[in-house]
Amino acid sequence: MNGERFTPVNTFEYEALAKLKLPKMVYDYYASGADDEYTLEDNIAAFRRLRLRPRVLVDISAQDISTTLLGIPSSFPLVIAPAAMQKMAHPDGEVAVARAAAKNKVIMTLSSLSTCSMEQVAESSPAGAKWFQLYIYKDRQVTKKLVERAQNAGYKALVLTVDAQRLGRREADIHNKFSLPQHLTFGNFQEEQTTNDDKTRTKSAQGSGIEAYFASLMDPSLTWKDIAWLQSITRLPIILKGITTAEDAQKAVQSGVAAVIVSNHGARQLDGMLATIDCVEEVVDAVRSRIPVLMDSGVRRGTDILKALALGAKAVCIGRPVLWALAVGGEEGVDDVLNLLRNEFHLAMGLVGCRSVEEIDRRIVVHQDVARIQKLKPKTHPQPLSQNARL
Ligand SMILES: Cc1cc2nc3c(=O)[nH]c(=O)nc-3n(C[C@H](O)[C@H](O)[C@H](O)COP(=O)(O)O)c2cc1C
Ligand SMILES: CCCCC(=O)C(=O)O
Repeated sequence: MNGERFTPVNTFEYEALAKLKLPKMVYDYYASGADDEYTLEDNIAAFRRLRLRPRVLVDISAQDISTTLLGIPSSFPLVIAPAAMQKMAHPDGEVAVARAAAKNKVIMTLSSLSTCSMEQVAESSPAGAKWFQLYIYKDRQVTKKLVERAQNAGYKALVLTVDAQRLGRREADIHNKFSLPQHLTFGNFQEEQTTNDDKTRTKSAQGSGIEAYFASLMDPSLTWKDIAWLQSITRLPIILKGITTAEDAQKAVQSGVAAVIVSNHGARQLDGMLATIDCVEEVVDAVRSRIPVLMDSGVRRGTDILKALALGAKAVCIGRPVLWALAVGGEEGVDDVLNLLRNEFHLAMGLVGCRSVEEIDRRIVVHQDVARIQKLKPKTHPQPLSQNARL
């Protein structure tokens, strides 16, 4: 249109642009959910079923949208979720994301399976706080080494992913025989890769190479006992990512972890689970304010962040929107998406009449179905006798 560049104004438009730009195999890997992708759809739809109840005539000329997460200041209640293999989106990969995160004063979580090394990412943006996402390897020495390196490189917490003892079944990856492109490597495993090229590059003659790679290295025998082991080898706070039930939330508190992230892994693991936003209240109620509860999966709008906080989350994490932004515009793209979401959240918070994140409470959100029932209620009541008598 008049040769003018199209500028995306929301995360959905970033996805549409990224889809045009990325190789099909890469887009499919980033976008996919497990099986029939019911939960993938519901992660977004569930936010839309929640509706807002604004309070008006509140002076919102001086809002404060900042928060603190495990002692770390954050410009707004958002954290970048760990996502593997970011150089497939842009040559700068995780370094670009880390720089944009630091600039925006939000925490970045680096995946164990990053394409830049954790040291490189740490050095690229020393001012930005970072967490390291951990997968537990069958070989505990490998895990231990990752933990030590993360600690030495200045990462502030370990995000232990507990919903991926095995990788979910993503059918597009099976069709595409997805593997890490030949020119890329896993940044945290440089040494291993020179000795065992094909396996670590995830090549597979049939099916998803990444699934085979994951199954060959990660430990499916993980239990609560391993949390104690992890605590014994690190002084970093441990955050459990992938808690969705009251039962597990209680166990998490008992195990002494620092926080939990309510997550269904962006619907990439177990199809048929509830949307994550529908699990938040259950987990928050079980935790009873003893540790912070974060959530991810399906957050695409400032209003989504507001809804999550209203249900008791301390912050949200975003996965795919960062990958789309990285694909479209590298560091600048990620910077823009973080700004978009911050501005949307600022506006939404103001329009419901909240001046600070502490003022966001359960009353500002209502489930759409409940709203409808409330509206219908008078009609379902029996009519007064005198009126019936006239019929
Ligand atoms: C392409 C991709 C790669 C991911 N890689 C990891 C990973 O390495 N470790 C992890 O714990 N979670 C991983 N996740 C899950 C995210 O951390 C997060 O839970 C999810 O993306 C949130 O949902 P959203 O994408 O709807 O925001 C990945 C997600 C995507 C989309
Ligand atoms: C082997 C890479 C796994 C990364 C991951 O967690 C995901 O794709 O969801």
